Amino acid sequence: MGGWRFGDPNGRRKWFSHAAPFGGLPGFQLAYETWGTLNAEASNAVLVLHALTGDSHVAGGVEPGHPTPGWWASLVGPGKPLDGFFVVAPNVLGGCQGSTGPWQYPAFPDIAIRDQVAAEVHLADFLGIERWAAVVGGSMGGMRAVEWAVGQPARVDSLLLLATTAAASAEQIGLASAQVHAIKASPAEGLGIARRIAHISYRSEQELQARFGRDRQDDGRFEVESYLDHHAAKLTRRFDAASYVTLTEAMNSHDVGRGRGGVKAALRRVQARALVAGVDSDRLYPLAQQRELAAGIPGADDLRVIASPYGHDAFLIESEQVGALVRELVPAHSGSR
Ligand SMILES: CC(=O)SCCNC(=O)CCNC(=O)[C@H](O)C(C)(C)COP(=O)(O)OP(=O)(O)OC[C@H]1O[C@@H](n2cnc3c(N)ncnc32)[C@H](O)[C@@H]1OP(=O)(O)O
Ligand SMILES: N[C@@H](CCO)C(=O)O
Repeated sequence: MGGWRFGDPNGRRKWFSHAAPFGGLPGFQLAYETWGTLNAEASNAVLVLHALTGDSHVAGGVEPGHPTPGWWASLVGPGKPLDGFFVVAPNVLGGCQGSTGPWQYPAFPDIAIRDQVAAEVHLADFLGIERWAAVVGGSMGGMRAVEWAVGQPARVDSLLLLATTAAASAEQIGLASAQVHAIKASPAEGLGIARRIAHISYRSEQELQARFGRDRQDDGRFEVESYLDHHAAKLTRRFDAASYVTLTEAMNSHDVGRGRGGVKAALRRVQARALVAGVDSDRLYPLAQQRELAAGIPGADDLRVIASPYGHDAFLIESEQVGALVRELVPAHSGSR
């Protein structure tokens, strides 16, 4: 099956199809990419879960003919922290980079993070992976990672949660709902406006001040305004507005404790060894949220703090610090070599 109009830029997507009804859908497909080889015991599989506007393309630039750089290329490839593992990265259900989403069904049902994970459970079954050596995710990917560990505790051996939360906070929901309103008010302009609002929250006040200050460009725009215009235009070229709404609303509904006696009781279900890390300058997913995760997961080490001026986006940018966490979580695997 093919992807959507953004295509398959690297020509390496695979598709898993689930033909039975699923949560208001007649069925679904998930696009995914893999790296490495699953060993005979199926004990070296790592699930990498992308954030809001990410996709299945974790690694790039390591194979000829693949033009798009991967968003976590520092983790996958020879000599990198996940070398020797079988890495699986699906595009999220509801997304627009090959998986079933509102681009395909205009009357797409509301979905929650739990539905997205339920779809990924079907993918794991299809791939013959009973247990993940590790599940790794940041931001929205971290929401799915913690949902995996709570909902499928026997299937997750280790867990890396980055810049994420057990439940969306009032401020996160508030910022996100303003973005959804912008898109609904103006489908043509709204995605760019949403990205501008979101991108401010992804960076730190100090970084924006140091980079742009009050400077203006020759065209009269503030430098920071031009920077946000650039990110708005870039996202509008590569993302679908309806998917953005679907995924944002899924994040807003995220509460790992819902129907499970609250967050603390839910986190106690986790059997995985866990590392939880946040970014010291993250104003969108503040450290208190990761502290709650680290304190509540029985097998979690002390909270790790990524030192960075870049705010929330540091989990995508600070590759050395993130790589060190991954190496600590899953020491080199020799099973597939
Ligand atoms: C390639 C893909 O498709 S990846 C798809 C999946 N992507 C993801 O999962 C992550 C989504 N991406 C992101 O979240 C962000 O882009 C990040 C975190 C990767 C960006 O991080 P950084 O490297 O810090 O980039 P930064 O925010 O500084 O932006 C740099 C861009 O702003 C532009 N820029 C900087 N200042 C200005 C300005 N004053 N006016 C206009 N543009 C500006 C730069 O030219 C650069 O442009 P480019 O990205 O087109 O090359
Ligand atoms: N920059 C990230 C932020 C969300 O965590 C993205 O676009 O997915």
